Amino acid sequence: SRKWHFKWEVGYVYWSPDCRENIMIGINGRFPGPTIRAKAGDTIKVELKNGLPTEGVVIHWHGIRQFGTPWADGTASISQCAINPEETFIYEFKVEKPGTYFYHGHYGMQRAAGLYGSLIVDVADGQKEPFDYDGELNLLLSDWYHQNVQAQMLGLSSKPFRWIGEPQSLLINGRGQYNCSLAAHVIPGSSTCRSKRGECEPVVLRVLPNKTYRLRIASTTSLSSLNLAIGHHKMIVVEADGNYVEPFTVDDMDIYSGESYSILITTDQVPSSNYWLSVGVRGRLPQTQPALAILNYHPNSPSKLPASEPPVAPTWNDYAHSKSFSYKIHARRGTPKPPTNPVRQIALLNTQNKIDGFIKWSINNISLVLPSTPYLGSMRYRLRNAFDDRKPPENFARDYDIMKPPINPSAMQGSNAYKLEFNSTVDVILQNANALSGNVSEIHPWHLHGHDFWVLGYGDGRFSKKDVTKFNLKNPPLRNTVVIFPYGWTAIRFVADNPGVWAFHCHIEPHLHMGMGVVFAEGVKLIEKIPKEALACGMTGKTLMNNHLP
Ligand SMILES: O=C1O[C@H]([C@@H](O)CO)C(O)=C1O
Repeated sequence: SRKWHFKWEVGYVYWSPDCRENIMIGINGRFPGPTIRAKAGDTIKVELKNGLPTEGVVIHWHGIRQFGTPWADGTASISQCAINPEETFIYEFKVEKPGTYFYHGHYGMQRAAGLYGSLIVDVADGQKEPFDYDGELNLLLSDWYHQNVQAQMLGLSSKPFRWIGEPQSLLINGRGQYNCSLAAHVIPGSSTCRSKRGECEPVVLRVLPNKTYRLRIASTTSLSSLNLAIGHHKMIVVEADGNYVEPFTVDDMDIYSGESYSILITTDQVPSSNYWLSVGVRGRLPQTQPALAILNYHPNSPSKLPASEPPVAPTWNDYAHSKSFSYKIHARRGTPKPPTNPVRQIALLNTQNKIDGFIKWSINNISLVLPSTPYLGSMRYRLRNAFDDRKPPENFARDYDIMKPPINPSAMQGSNAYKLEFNSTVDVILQNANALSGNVSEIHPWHLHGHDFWVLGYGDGRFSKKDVTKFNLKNPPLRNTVVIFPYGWTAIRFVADNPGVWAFHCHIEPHLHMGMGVVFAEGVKLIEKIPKEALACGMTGKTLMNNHLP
């Protein structure tokens, strides 16, 4: 195994991701950030300099377990203090498992400002992937707003509430085309849809006929749930969130923010043609054009327009279609099976509430606000009053009607954390419900830091004790992100075997900003060394100044 050493500087850049110039957060002057490519067992060291003049920054390595390095998880106020302007923080961690991952900002809404990139882990030397392919293509999907994230955050925390609305563009590898006909774009000579440095050039996927390609696809959208299809090509799903799945074939796939997949395609169609790859919006009434890329069969020119129209995403609210995709995902044979004896079941009710007139998302009536001292430090060094240390609720009211807007729409803001017994098996039931307005329940993709979990099952309506008997214990997929469908529940199981403090939250950026998350802590006593640079703020900062931390 080897050690990779990167020097990155985060900073604002002028960029035209969808042919409209904006300011974005880039790394080393570019958007999206550099792709990290390593092998399982390698160590990644990123010296991260904060070149944002007046705000802090952190980077989360999404899907990487951080076993033994919980301080490197890159969550502001949870695993570390935000890095101050002009300061450098060193992330160093192992990538244990091959798979398709990404990294992104995890402070405020910096992810939505463009702070993200791909992280791909190949099998270790001498190992083989359990499927064959001739070539590989990588697609990092995201969405883009023309309004800057400061304005977005202010609107979300204003009274009256100002919702961010739908994104202006969808991006593939950081490229989209706002109000541009792609045809105009592809045809040489058209200038309205071009940027100075080709920043919004459509993505061209160059392939040879009659080969098999692995497409790695990850979504780091701020809001949108996506559907991806390639004209005339079937897709075989083989990996989800860095775990192999039992291969299954589909014509199109859904992908939610925080998820990653690998699919295999065979370039067995008429070779004189090119084909569209299309990414459209699901789960919310779309007001955003689909993003397009060209599957370019050699030796055709990439400007040769495909003979058939781009595939159209299923109707946004065809949830039966989305469910049928999710329900097809099973662990590949040989995947570890879940332990059968959970010691604890935590039911988490997802509601939208008004708190003092501000619209928030709450989990069991608590809307998460992060403390000024990172939990990792305050818990490890047992500092008092660093956060609300009352036990958060394990359940919600028996008579809560998930089909109706909250009757008593009141909730509280809190920083409470769930303390999990080290090495214990925990079940979490995520329960969806009606939002503040009638007949609305949205999809929420939940992402767990520090662990993979088994997805034991989904159901419509309110979870009942009897549903436990329907759990899939035979081949549940291991993942780090899973959705709850409107008015439905999703059950997951994981082993709390990673000493640290870990966020579990809705991966929709504005929803997390509105409080939609919880904090889990386990084995904190076992954490050996936390770099002081991770804790030089809040109460751990004061204690450090007095030389009182061991
Ligand atoms: O959090 C959200 O707020 C709005 C709406 O519920 C209130 O305006 C919306 O669509 C969300 O997803």
